[in-house]
Amino acid sequence: MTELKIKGFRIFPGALDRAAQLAVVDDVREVLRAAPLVRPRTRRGPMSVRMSAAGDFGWISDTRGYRYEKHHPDGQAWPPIPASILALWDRFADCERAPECCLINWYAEDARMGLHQDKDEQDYDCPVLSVSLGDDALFRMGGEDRKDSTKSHWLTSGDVVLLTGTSRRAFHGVDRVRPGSSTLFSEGGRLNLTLRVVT
Ligand SMILES: O=C(O)CCC(=O)C(=O)O
Ligand SMILES: [Fe+2]
Repeated sequence: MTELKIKGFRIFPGALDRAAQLAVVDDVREVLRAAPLVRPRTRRGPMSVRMSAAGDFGWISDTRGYRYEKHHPDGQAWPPIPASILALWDRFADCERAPECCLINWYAEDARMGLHQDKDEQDYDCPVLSVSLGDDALFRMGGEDRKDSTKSHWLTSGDVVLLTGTSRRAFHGVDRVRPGSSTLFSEGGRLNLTLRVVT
């Protein structure tokens, strides 16, 4: 476990072995059969990451803005969070409440995520737990102010990241993925799961 400079930001390198990664991927595929990935739109245009979710809430963005919703854009309730993923929360999050959202981010080779804060949740005392699967990603971590200096970390398949404490409100993003760096998906790409308490 690596405790980095920004308080509460932890990386657990290789937290999931290959078998555990494959089990989670199987469960995510099942979720995606019921709740297909969509490309969120923002007022500035489509995002490069495609998204879906499991749990009581999913985070969506469209031309009306971004928010948590109880339903997939197709109108159906989000599928439940699979047990294999809930188990990761129990193992790493150190939080009494259960996660209400598992956001599913799919990064094709040219996808990225701009610097942002996770701030649509009501209780910042609950952490954000993130699981990286597939191709490596260059994860940039800053501070509570957008102008604070940042430090980048390569996240590899099976890594778990925890944002707690000060880091819970810190700016972060994904600058790029490294295509072909993992064999987890035959088609390549990166899957990122983030677990959050929303209410
Ligand atoms: O893909 C990642 O590693 C980070 C995702 C993220 O920051 C988010 O979904 O809010
Ligand atoms: Fe985020």
